[in-house]
Amino acid sequence: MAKAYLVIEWNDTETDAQGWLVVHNFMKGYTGGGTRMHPSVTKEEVERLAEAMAYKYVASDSETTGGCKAGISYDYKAPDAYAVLRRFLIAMMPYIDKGVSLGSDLGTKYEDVLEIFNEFSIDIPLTPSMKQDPAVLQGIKDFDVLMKTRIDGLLLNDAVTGYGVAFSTDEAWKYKNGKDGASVVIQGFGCVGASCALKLSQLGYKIVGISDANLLVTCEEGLDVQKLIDHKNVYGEMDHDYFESNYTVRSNENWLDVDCDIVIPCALEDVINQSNADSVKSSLIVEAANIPISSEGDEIIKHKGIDIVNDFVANLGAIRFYDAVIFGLVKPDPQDVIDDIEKLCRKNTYQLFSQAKKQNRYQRDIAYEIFKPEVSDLLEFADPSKKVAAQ
Ligand SMILES: NC(=O)c1ccc[n+]([C@@H]2O[C@H](COP(=O)([O-])OP(=O)(O)OC[C@H]3O[C@@H](n4cnc5c(N)ncnc54)[C@H](O)[C@@H]3O)[C@@H](O)[C@H]2O)c1
Repeated sequence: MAKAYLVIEWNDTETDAQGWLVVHNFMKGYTGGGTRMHPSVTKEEVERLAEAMAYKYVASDSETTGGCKAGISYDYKAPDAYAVLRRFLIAMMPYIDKGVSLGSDLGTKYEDVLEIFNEFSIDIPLTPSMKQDPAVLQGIKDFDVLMKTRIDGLLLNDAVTGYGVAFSTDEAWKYKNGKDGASVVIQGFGCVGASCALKLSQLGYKIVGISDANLLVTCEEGLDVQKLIDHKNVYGEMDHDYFESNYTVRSNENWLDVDCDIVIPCALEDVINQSNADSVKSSLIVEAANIPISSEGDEIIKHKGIDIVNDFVANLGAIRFYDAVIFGLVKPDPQDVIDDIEKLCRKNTYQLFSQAKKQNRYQRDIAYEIFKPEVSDLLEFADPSKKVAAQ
């Protein structure tokens, strides 16, 4: 892992929560990434996630944004979770106000992040020069409108990442000449897992297993994804009362034991690791979650010859949505946003798989070469008249 440009630690004054803001790199003074809240968050994890964001912006063809991440080690379901998030974001406000664009991530809601920004009259964090740019200001207005729109019944912002993952999956599966109606197991049924499952079922895939924080539900003939979405709660937990009689419920730890062609982790990091990587039965893993395979687990997956679409190639939908609308790369229309993400996810996935085949190498190793970010400092923003000679 390369060293991050900036690491800031926060200690809450009212609880034992700790948090970190890690900026892996800036691009023209701007950087973007989500804010995660989970009891297992560590500084090292936030550093790894920030680096993945930097790669993801390169994979998104971004010319405006570097990668950062924030993480708070705290229970996202605690009654004071919002208050903890608020104190953390307020502590980070001097950076946010200058162009550290934090959004939401696992365990936080984008509406909550925006509500806290609004207390400081910040709509979307921007650099000082972006704040003067009428095209960017129009892009923000368009983004605000699009955030309230829906596609297939889902809020557009909740669909963009999962749909992109589904398009990457489809591209990779077709590249592998996989059979029609392939079976898929998904871990996690939040924004990403649910929308990915929906789009894949629309594309003709059979979702045979889904796990959430409480359970694993399976069905060889395929689960009714729409019905599961209609009855899930805000934490992405499915409602047992609406399961069909031919569904089987097991412990969520058994998710890798289900026979399937494709596995898609859409929840936490390092969930495929030394202890369970050997039991992966599929020939393709698509990483919807960030860093869902530990480095030890990855060695096993690589050795088994399983193909992967790695995280920053598959799950860039949300950041492409943001970049493309705010910086005017796409018409502000929900279907145009999805089409743009589909094009990018398919292009990058095809590039990854064709290069891997040509060079007879593992997809992840290739991805880290193709999408390598540059880390530059912020000296270009200093006042040139105050040049300080090296001592
Ligand atoms: N939301 C986005 O646009 C986006 C973009 C890129 C990457 N990601 C990554 O995707 C992942 C999921 O994000 P999200 O926004 O869908 O989160 P979310 O909070 O909406 O949903 C998380 C899901 O994971 C489930 N879960 C938690 N612990 C679990 C366990 N032990 N076993 C099985 N399931 C478990 C929860 O029940 C829930 O269904 C995260 O790694 C996040 O960083 C999200």
